[in-house]
Amino acid sequence: MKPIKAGLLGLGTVGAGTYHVLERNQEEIRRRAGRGIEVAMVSVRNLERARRIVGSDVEVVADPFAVVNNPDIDIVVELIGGYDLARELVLQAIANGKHVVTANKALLALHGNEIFEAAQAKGVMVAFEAAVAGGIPIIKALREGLSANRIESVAGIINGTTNFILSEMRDKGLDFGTVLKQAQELGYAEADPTFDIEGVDAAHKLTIMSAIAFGIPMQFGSAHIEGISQLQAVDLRYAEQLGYRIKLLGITRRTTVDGKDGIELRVHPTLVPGARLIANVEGAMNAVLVQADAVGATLYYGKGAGAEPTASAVIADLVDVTRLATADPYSRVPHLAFQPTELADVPILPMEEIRTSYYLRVTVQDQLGVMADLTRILADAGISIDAVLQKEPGEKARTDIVIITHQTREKYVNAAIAKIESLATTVGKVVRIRLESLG
Ligand SMILES: NC(=O)C1=CN([C@@H]2O[C@H](COP(=O)(O)OP(=O)(O)OC[C@H]3O[C@@H](n4cnc5c(N)ncnc54)[C@H](O)[C@@H]3O)[C@@H](O)[C@H]2O)C=CC1
Ligand SMILES: N[C@@H](CC=O)C(=O)O
Ligand code: NA
Repeated sequence: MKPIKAGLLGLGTVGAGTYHVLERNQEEIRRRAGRGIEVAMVSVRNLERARRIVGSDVEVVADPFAVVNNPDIDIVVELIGGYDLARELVLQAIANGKHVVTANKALLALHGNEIFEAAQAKGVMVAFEAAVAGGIPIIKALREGLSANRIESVAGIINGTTNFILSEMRDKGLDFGTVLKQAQELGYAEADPTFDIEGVDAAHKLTIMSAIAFGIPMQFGSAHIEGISQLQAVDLRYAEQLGYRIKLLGITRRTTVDGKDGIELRVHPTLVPGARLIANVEGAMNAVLVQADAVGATLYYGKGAGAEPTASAVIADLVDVTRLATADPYSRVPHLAFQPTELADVPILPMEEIRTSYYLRVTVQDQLGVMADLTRILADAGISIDAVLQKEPGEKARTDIVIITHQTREKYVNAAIAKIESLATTVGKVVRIRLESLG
């Protein structure tokens, strides 16, 4: 059988990695896919650099629409990133009857509902394993491997850049800027690294996983997003002293508030007990913990960023599309795991309604009765205390009191924090970091 023809949009970190792995493992891949996968055309900004990578056998063009509109191309592989141009290209490819493989989580989190609807109508596939947790086959696990289960929650480290930054800062004492630069040089960071640092990239990925896990449309706009830019080194140290590690987690979970079903969708720095496997996931590695009713807990660990780990997922999708291209669309695995007509209308909960535990750091003037005031405010709000760490007074007789609470609702903590901040003995703002035992 003749090889299937792929057109690559973009030949940067992931594009070049995809090309190299396809070349290196072409025979193995052909044996799995049932026919060869040939890169017939690439579109890039820097033509010279691209020609050095792909040689003279592959047509290199500057205009990505030349790939998308080329009748000889069977599969368009979108690896340029961003929202607008990528959306136009992918919709045009679909309109032209081409299958699409993309690593672009930003595109899918924002425009996935529209793109999947268009693909369904046209009978083509849009595959996106590389978009979530890079090389870890988490989309396949959630969508196919766990399809017998009612999934309860999905939580994990899904941004390699921020995990790399937190690990290197803690282990090597390096400053934020230096480690970010390294993450960029290693090809982990997004073109705009604020997407990584501010938690947006993790929220894109979480939105996709949430849709697949619970059978709901993608709702990126309802995600609660906090990144690591406000994290202070002192909290990383106090967390360690209390037996925890701070990780940027994405968490999505079914929950019931006041008798009504809802879904949590949140990304924020989180204390995790130091003994948990997730607490020990370091560098650019990702890990996703899925809780499901039949199988129980399963954990997926691996490289979430970088050229070849991401290429591994892109090519797995190419193989899937090659195998399934001729199957009738209704017999294929649905894009979002559930049949498009079966998506549920369960609301994403406002952040005030979520239940979790909290790390609170209060800087106080070291006076008699300060601790009593704090415990009274928490008790009045119905918040019970799990652990307290009080440091020796330092400069200007100020000291830090760190409190770990048991589970409570975010809105009760917000109210308690407001009262603590209004005490005359409280210095500055209360630092609040959420805590998940992930047990
Ligand atoms: N780098 C990584 O570890 C991972 C990246 N991704 C996603 O993969 C996609 C690509 O990421 P990278 O390879 O890291 O980016 P990159 O910046 O290294 O490469 C982007 C490529 O797209 C081309 N390009 C950009 N705008 C273009 C335009 N207007 N016309 C033609 N070509 C254009 C550039 O020339 C370059 O070849 C993004 O959606 C990213 O979020 C997903 C998982 C991991
Ligand atoms: N910038 C992302 C790349 C992979 O998705 C990350 O750091 O995880
Ligand atoms: Na993946």
